Amino acid sequence: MTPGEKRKAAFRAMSLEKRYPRILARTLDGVDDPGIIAEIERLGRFLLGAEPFAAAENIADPAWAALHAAHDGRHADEIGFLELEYLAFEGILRAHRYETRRIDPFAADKAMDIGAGLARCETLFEKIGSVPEALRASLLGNAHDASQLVIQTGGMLLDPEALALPEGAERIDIICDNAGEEFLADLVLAGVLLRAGAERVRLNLKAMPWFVSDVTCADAEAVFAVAAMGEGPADGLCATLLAAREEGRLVLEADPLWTRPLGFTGGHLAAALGPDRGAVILKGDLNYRRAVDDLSIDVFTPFADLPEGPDRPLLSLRSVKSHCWVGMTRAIWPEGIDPDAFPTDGTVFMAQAIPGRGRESA
Ligand SMILES: O=P(O)(O)OC[C@@]1(O)O[C@H](CO)[C@@H](O)[C@@H]1O
Repeated sequence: MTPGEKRKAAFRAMSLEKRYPRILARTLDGVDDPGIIAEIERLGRFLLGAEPFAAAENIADPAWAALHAAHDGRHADEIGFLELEYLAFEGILRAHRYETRRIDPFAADKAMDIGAGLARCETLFEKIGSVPEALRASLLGNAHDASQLVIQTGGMLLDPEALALPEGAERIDIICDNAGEEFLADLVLAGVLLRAGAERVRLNLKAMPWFVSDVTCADAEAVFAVAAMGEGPADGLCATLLAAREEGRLVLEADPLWTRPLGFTGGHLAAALGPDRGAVILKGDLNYRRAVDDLSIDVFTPFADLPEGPDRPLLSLRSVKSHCWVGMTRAIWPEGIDPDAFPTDGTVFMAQAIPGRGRESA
């Protein structure tokens, strides 16, 4: 095994033994429906290798149908980690009969005092004087992933110079990640960009609950509903966001790609973003993995040497919470950290510019 393969195997084993049982169990808090409990328990046995995967029938989405068909009858150890994770999260929604019940199984993990959070963001919005500072706040917000065993808010910030958007970027996409504190920080970023004159900011949300705490349209609308109660200053964050939404400068969208079992290479990302050629901010660890096809190789491999790359240039903002990390240089690599076995617990935060391959829509 190469060091990268070893790193991925260790992260996978830790996730399946420690994180996933906790994620599954939390979705059952307060649930007494025996059908849901039995299905979640069955999913748990599959993830731990005790039972094979049983494909569902009549899946409308071809990407999910293909994933189910490819792994029907297989045991977890015969399935790549990212695909296994996709099956786990789709399996949670299926077990909770999300399509008909429409109850978010992760709602408890996303619950927060939105009013208090927005009040803190108003202060932050007033204090932040530049786009790089707002990018930094958004990056630090990525700590708030409820699927983690421990949320690491303090840590090491590598390469602060990379906290920048391309010169003249006026149309900006933020591919959002977690709800709660991270989404609030993303709203501060959106507000700062709009205040600086951005022509359009698009917040890309999830069409369904995803990887525990990812922000869905319903989560975002709950924040906008509180913002509309009008407690902030007239030139403050809430007022800026609401006015921009009204004018069509702030757009909320949930393309299906964000919750399909596909990467951001090979034209998929280009299709989701459409013809717009603005700057794209990619939030979080899972999105990073999807942008580089979940490779686990030498961290110093240049992006240009990867077999695949995202269709568009991206500014990734994430705390490192997996085996996946490439495109580093020795000049910025932190002393004392083993590049073959770096921390995957979210203690390292960094911005990284990932070049695009210029692919058109698939
Ligand atoms: O995308 P986020 O919220 O920054 O992190 C997602 C995450 O917690 O879940 C994935 C599944 O194990 C990993 O990529 C990572 O550990």
